[in-house]
Amino acid sequence: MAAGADLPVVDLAPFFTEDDSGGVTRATEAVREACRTHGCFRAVNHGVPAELMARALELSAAFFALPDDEKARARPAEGTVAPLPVGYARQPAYSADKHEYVLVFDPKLRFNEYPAEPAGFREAVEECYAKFTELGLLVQEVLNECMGLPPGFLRDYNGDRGFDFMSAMRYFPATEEENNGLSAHEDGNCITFVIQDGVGGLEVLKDGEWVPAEPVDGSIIVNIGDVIQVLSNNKLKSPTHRVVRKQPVHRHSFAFFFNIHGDKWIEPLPEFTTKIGESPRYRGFVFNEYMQMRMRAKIHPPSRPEDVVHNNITHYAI
Ligand SMILES: O=C(O)CCC(=O)C(=O)O
Ligand SMILES: [Fe+2]
Repeated sequence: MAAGADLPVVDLAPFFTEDDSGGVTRATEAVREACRTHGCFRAVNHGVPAELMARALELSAAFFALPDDEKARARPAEGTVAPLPVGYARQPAYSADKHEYVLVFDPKLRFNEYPAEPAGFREAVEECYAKFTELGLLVQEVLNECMGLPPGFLRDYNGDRGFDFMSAMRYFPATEEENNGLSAHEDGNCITFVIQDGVGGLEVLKDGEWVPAEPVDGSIIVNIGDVIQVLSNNKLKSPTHRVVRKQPVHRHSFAFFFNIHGDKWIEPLPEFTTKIGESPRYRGFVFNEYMQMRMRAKIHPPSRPEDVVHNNITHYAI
């Protein structure tokens, strides 16, 4: 790991003030550069109150500290209509991923199943969800500008918030034998936001080195997902990242996935192909097909390493 390396920091404050004087242009340029070089950045002054994020992490820690049978009650009856099972779940013992989580969709959709305890958890989750949605819409506008797309293109193309979801996670302490928390992967969606407690462990691959995304109170790690990578024909990249577990503590984090509707057709946009005389690097696909493929790989992890690579976006690479 490169000594002292950290993720690029982008101050989003200019997007929240009327009095600009070039700040918006500079912040947009900083996002463009970060998404080109790292595929991610640390956002500060992003509009999500630090107090809210700290409270959500603390309350999730209180929930995960409950006995297993109480946690298991935060699980809906069979036959969920949500795109993914909501509520509490734990990665199966055979999985290389070592965490448990509570998954929620947009509270307005009424799919969610919340734990009864601790008091205030549901409210904190719902407040965070609303704030992350606002931030997702803002970062999407910024990416639209970074990508040189017609004004409002991404907003119209990705106007349905029904597939966004958020996961509150607790990673188990590392053992003597191994410390994998979440295996190296790229996010399949559009934009991800991660907040974490003080334990740390999130790492981003940059030029073959794992760069730790150190915990910094109040900041949010913003990741570009595969959809943006494909639309931009690799101009913006979806970074490989992983979570390493520590000893002897649990680690808590939230990830918010600003997604796209499952029926959407995803392919490199003309701005990055025909209009500039470049060949598309991906064939088109329906987003749901990609999500299903990733889900199958998670539930039934491939036994041969050569199959693993085809469960990510390289499956569609030309
Ligand atoms: O827990 C984290 O820090 C990251 C989670 C993540 O990368 C994911 O859920 O895709
Ligand atoms: Fe991820």
